[in-house]
Amino acid sequence: MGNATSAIETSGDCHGTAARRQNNRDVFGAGVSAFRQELSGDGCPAPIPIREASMRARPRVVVRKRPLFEHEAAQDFDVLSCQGGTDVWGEGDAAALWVTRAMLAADHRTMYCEHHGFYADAVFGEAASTAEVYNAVLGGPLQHGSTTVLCFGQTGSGKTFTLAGIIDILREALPSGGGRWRVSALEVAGNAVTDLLHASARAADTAGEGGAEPSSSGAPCLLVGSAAEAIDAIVDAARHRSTHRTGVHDASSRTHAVYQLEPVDSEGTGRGAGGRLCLTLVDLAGSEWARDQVSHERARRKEAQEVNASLSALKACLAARASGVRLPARDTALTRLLRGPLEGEGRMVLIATVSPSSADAEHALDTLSHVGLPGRASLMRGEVAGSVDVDRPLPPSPRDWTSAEVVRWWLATSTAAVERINAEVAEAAAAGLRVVLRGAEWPPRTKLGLSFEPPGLADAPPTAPPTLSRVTPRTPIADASPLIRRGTRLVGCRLALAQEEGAPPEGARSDAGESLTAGIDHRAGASDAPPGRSGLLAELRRGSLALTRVADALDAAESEATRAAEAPRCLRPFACPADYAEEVPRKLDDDAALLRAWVVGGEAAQEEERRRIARRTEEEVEAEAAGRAASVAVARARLDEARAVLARAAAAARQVELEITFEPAAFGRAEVPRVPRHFSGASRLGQGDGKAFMNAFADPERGLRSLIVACEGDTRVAETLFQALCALAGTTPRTAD
Ligand SMILES: Nc1ncnc2c1ncn2[C@@H]1O[C@H](COP(=O)(O)OP(=O)(O)OP(=O)(O)O)[C@@H](O)[C@H]1O
Repeated sequence: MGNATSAIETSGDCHGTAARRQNNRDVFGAGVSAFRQELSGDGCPAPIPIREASMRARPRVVVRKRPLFEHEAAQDFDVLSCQGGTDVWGEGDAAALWVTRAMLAADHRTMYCEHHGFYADAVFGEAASTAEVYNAVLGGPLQHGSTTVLCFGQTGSGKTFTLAGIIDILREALPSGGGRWRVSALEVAGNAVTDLLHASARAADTAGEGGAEPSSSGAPCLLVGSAAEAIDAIVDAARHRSTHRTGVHDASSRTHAVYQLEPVDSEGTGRGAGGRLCLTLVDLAGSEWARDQVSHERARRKEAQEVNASLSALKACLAARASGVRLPARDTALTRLLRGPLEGEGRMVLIATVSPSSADAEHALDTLSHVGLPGRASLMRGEVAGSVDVDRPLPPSPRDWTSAEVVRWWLATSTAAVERINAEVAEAAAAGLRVVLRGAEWPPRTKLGLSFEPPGLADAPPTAPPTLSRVTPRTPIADASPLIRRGTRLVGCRLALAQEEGAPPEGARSDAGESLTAGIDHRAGASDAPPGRSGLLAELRRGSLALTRVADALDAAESEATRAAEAPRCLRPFACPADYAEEVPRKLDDDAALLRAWVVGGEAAQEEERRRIARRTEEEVEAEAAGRAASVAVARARLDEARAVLARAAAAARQVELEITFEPAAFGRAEVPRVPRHFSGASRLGQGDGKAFMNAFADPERGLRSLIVACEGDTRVAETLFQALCALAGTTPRTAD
């Protein structure tokens, strides 16, 4: 009933996969044709299971492949290949439907086809008519008892088309002789069940003739005079089913429909009290994937979740029936309605409808893996001729990149960065790398920011010089040379206390001791007795302490000198909140005293009081001025003292120099970071495209930090990638903290 004319809307990983398949449809199409030839030849690619008589009671599985629509054929290709026959109820060989997945290898260049075979009782190709499906499924057994036909599959794959065709054929096929029929039509949406018959105009008419009463299953039903009337009632009822436009289909059935019809005798009892004739036809709502729902509003998404939940419950029941465990039939309204057939009552046929489009291959795999007969063959085939054109220019905005393009950019940019870094490392390796850190220039409250590999973890003997495991970015030492990075080795350390006017800095001397001036150098020939790892680290720790101590002392002295220089200004009246707080209550007291004097002694008394207040204020002002002069003298003395302290601290800081020598080691060479799993296709979440890449790494705030993690802590490579990505994205990169 639906009309699948809307273009397929894709997003995220599916966009990349579908586009790649479309771009290379000739190559992949040839892969599918070659496989079909193999199927039609003598050598079967995989053994087909045999259906045995003992399995007679199990539900039969029929697969129907719909034709590729014209709009699909313009860009996609057919990935379904049928093998075997259409005998639904017989024994012997099963049939198979093969789904070909057009794939791209991890090198993002090599294309190959993966063929997955699913077994069924019968497989109908795109050329098969609904009449053929009907004959195979219902032609004979309809006469013999209760049969349930369930149509299952992706939205837009042909469930309603198949069931509507079957219902049409039944109009002719059912016995036309006079005899009453009981018919019911229910719509199931989530856990809500609606009677479609009584919602239809026809139902109102026929209710008068036949009357409405519950069927044997308890569902409201109609009694009608003939099979043709029963079919008409179902056709009318089906028109009242809810349909909506989905991402893949213009008139998708968003609910399940359960139609039931059975002949009854003159008392209205089902003729099959013993060998009951009853036909239940179920048109399930199409299963949707997230990509089919991208354009749905909230209500539609909720509806899709309910559909998927009830389908999962149905699949669980089918699986339970197959394995003989207890049915979870009470979970949803749908499974409660179908409890009888699910528990093994009568015959059951599952018609799985599948779309042949290359864009729907994964959907077909999903449908078939839920309904197929046990056993499945997966054939991994070799490469198909041709490979993805990696020399094609990348789209200008990373947002438009496919996952393969993300990988191309990542590999090219990080390889270039790594080659540049390693060239610099090689150049510096011979010369050694010496950094001098001066106390006078060292920022206060700053640590060295160097972490070392624990002994034994580094690829070197424990006695070897310590190896850097991490360098905190944006520290003076990280800024001193880009070559100081993970893997670099510490080979020398010397804390020099330059003697200024013969007076060593007090703090440094008391902490570090005289031996500091000797320094340590681990390089061969540079020291008589190599101090080893612990000696070097101890020396570095003492040097770091001396640096931070003098830098902090200098900073404190500078702050104190600044405060001291500003102190006299604080003595101005009312500048200080305490003064102000005192002034206001005093003024209130004075006003009260004036008023009291006027009440008690009249205007003369008040004038006398005013003069007293004025006198008192003058005395206070004089006292205050004297006090302020004294404070200024104190402040000046404090300022002189602070300046002296500052001069001493600055002299001390100038005397401290920490000289560190590094050796860029071979194993510290930069390496091309692995492409994050989400883009290489190795992630369970699927493949990410340019949009996901930008969200993860181009954010000015968090991007660099995420890249450092992705580059396994290699800050320099991460920074290069970050800057290049931000330039492409037109954002301003911010540095990591
Ligand atoms: N075997 C087929 N031959 C020709 N056309 C088909 C076939 N199967 C399906 N179609 C067409 O495909 C479109 C979608 O089919 P249909 O409405 O039956 O899908 P559906 O699986 O019921 O989808 P939904 O679950 O969304 O309701 C319709 O236009 C239908 O005519």
